[in-house]
Amino acid sequence: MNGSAEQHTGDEVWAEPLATAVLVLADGTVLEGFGLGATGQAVGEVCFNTAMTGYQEVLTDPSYAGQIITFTFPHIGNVGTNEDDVETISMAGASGVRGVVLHSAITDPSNYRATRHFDAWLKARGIIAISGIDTRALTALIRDGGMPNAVIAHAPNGQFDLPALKAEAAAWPGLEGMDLVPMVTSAQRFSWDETTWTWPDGFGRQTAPAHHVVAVDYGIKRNILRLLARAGCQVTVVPATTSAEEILALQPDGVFLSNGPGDPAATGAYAVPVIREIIARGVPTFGICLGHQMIGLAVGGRTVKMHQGHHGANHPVKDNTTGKVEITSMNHGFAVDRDSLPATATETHVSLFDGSNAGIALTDRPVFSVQYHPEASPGPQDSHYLFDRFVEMIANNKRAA
Ligand SMILES: NC(=O)CC[C@H](N)C(=O)O
Repeated sequence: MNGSAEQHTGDEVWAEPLATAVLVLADGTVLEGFGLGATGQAVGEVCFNTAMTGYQEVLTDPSYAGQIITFTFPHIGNVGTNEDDVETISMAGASGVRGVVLHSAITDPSNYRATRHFDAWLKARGIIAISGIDTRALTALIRDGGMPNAVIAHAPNGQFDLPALKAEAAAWPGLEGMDLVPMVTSAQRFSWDETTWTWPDGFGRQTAPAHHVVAVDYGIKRNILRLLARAGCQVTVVPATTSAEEILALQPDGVFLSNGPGDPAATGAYAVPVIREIIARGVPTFGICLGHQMIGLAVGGRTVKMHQGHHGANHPVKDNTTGKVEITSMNHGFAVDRDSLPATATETHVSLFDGSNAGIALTDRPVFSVQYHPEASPGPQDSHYLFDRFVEMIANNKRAA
């Protein structure tokens, strides 16, 4: 086959495309790629996320503060971005995500809901990204060695001070012991009545709430608030440092403890005494992710840093009370150590990936919590039932009073 194919002598000099971004790991490994989003540099812990969709929700989830996310799915950004899929409370609010690592270049947006190209969206939110990375190899490295600390840097002129970037990545202390909640919690109290999205009407409103729930915001996501409203609650969101007295003065029928970033043990320094008091008063309490971990701490348990954590939308979790396995959305790098739990805490859920704890319920108080983000679980058996269970717990408690 000669045809019109170009003839190569083998002596040509091929121009290397200019690397405009780097990911520098704490061990000195340098991965070169193409810069996207904001320019500059940021330091964080690299975790991999296995979700195939929902990148916009992932990147606006405040639980990811302090982390650089590498997506295992190669095509990220291809459906664009919109105004409806933001999870931070403030629409323009920073989630604290430090960077994004992509395999493929971003294509033009293909979804009818898209209002903005993903690259422009990243830039507007100040998030640094790099593409052209062998994300499969990076994921394998994380599976072998755990989640590394790293610096992500984007410079359009391709100039990087690699020794300085290596030193910065190596010097970063890591997420253990870090309280990042002050970065993402709401500054003031507000109420919430928006419910979940349905076609063709969009988001609804809760106009006839049956119960009043106080949600403590450690980095809460909009869709969790929508699910509380949908289940029949009037929701008052309060900042993370709100005292037990202030919460109780709002006369809640139930208290919700949100997801959030960082080390639960560090945040627990001020949050756990409040949670302990709420639980002791017998107020029905439901926690998700960071909220779950801090309920574990409040009853005397311990939390541990995980090797690679769970980040994605395909995590199997077994409900020990029914034997059913749910495919859940997870995002955590710490876990409750089941062996540290008191006899009054029953392990209700367990991860089928690594056997780590994924849920507890107290036997002597109306309290339960889960390690997963239920709103993304698909199908008719979706996890809205957790919010229905919370509301049922509240109703039972009212009847008993
Ligand atoms: N999703 C969350 O709330 C995360 C909880 C905690 N920051 C962790 O990494 O385990």
